[in-house]
Amino acid sequence: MATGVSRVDLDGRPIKPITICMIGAGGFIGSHLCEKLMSETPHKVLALDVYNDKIRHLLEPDTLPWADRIQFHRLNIKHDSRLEGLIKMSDLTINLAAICTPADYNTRPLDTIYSNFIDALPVVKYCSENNKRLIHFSTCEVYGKTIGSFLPKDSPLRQDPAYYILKEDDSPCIFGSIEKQRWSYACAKQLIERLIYAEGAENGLQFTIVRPFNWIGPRMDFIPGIDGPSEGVPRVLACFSNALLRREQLKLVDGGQSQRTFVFIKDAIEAVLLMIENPDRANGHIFNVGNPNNEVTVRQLAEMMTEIYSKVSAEPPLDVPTVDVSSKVFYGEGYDDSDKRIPDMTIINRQLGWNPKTSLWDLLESTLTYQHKTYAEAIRQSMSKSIASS
Ligand SMILES: NC(=O)c1ccc[n+]([C@@H]2O[C@H](COP(=O)([O-])OP(=O)(O)OC[C@H]3O[C@@H](n4cnc5c(N)ncnc54)[C@H](O)[C@@H]3O)[C@@H](O)[C@H]2O)c1
Ligand SMILES: O=C(O)[C@H]1O[C@H](OP(=O)(O)OP(=O)(O)OC[C@H]2O[C@@H](n3ccc(=O)[nH]c3=O)[C@H](O)[C@@H]2O)[C@H](O)[C@@H](O)[C@@H]1O
Repeated sequence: MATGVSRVDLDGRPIKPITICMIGAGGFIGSHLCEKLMSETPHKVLALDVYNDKIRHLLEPDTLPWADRIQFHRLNIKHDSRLEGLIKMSDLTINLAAICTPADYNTRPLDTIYSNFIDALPVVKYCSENNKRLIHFSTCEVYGKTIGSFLPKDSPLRQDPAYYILKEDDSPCIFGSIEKQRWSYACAKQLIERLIYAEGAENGLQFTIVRPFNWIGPRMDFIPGIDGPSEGVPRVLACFSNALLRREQLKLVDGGQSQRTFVFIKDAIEAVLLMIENPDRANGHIFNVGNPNNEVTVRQLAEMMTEIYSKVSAEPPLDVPTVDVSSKVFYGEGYDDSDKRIPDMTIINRQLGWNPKTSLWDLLESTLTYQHKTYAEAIRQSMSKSIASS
């Protein structure tokens, strides 16, 4: 812990310890952010969530060096009168709470919209009324589809970055029709972004909006049947990890042609820490946080993960490691997809000097090593139990 050392911000000023109200601290991003704040800074965290499994190693035992700097509050922000008091006690609120797995967007659109818009409203209101700074987690999904995706397949303009690079202050938000309920999440996130922006413009709310571009790493989501529901569908990293651990084929939705850029969670957390500790540079801004150099199609991701997992587990891959599946079968009616997601990095470079470091190969190698160590034995046991009982 660096409490004894004088830490300075990007402008050379000493960083004063602050109290952070972190909502959704028990999730994937929250757990990594809490770890970083405990091990490398003197800041205090009021960690709010309905679950704490992913941060239990930071909460117990109470002899941990940071024990007096992290407090867990088990609460649901939908209905808990403690929320305003906890925001008032803090210098900064970070809101991570959300339903954010695509399998829910078209099957539980009401929960998705309530979670990403309605439930966030009191957080914004309490920050604005009490003059507290807010860092709100939005998503790269607010960009929706690229302009280029509407051009004819053979148009040379598809190669022109102007038609696909996603810029915070320039790119439009392009969603599908209302029946394509996939966009319920993106639309709710867009409206809360607009509300926060308006609170800044009309009432002086000090805010930063983060648009993560596929942050991945250890502790992301769950492995169905092990630490999550057997029928649950997590995000792609956990879906593919689950299949590799069980020696099943990786399912490629609509042929796996969509493209994504993946960034290592540890790189992304560095960017969030810069936002926390440099409010003058971060306030009033919306930041893309991603790695434009790590672009692959989902099919290429599956091939890479198969190769790396074989190395990590010392087991040969299946003869046919992937299988195509339609989005209707995999996600149900109303699914749609973002075709391509490359973040423009101008604003985050200019304001915070941040750049991601980890290649896709390296981040998958370290993540799959973690998945194998954490889950391989539990999966082996659960599979042998189900064979014995059949
Ligand atoms: N991981 C990514 O790459 C990514 C990408 C884009 C956007 N985001 C956004 O970042 C945020 C965090 O994402 P994550 O990947 O850590 O997701 P996550 O699901 O792992 O974490 C969200 C946490 O919020 C908690 N939560 C949800 N509703 C709550 C409520 N009503 N009261 C209290 N706690 C509640 C959940 O229990 C969970 O622990 C989300 O807002 C998400 O939309 C993440
Ligand atoms: O992480 C992000 O930046 C954002 O994007 C994600 O959306 P998406 O990338 O579509 O979600 P994934 O589940 O990670 O899927 C990525 C791609 O893989 C495909 N996929 C997923 C799972 C699977 O088993 N097979 C498969 O081909 C999906 O159809 C999609 O094209 C989620 O919406 C959010 O967590 C977040 O806002």
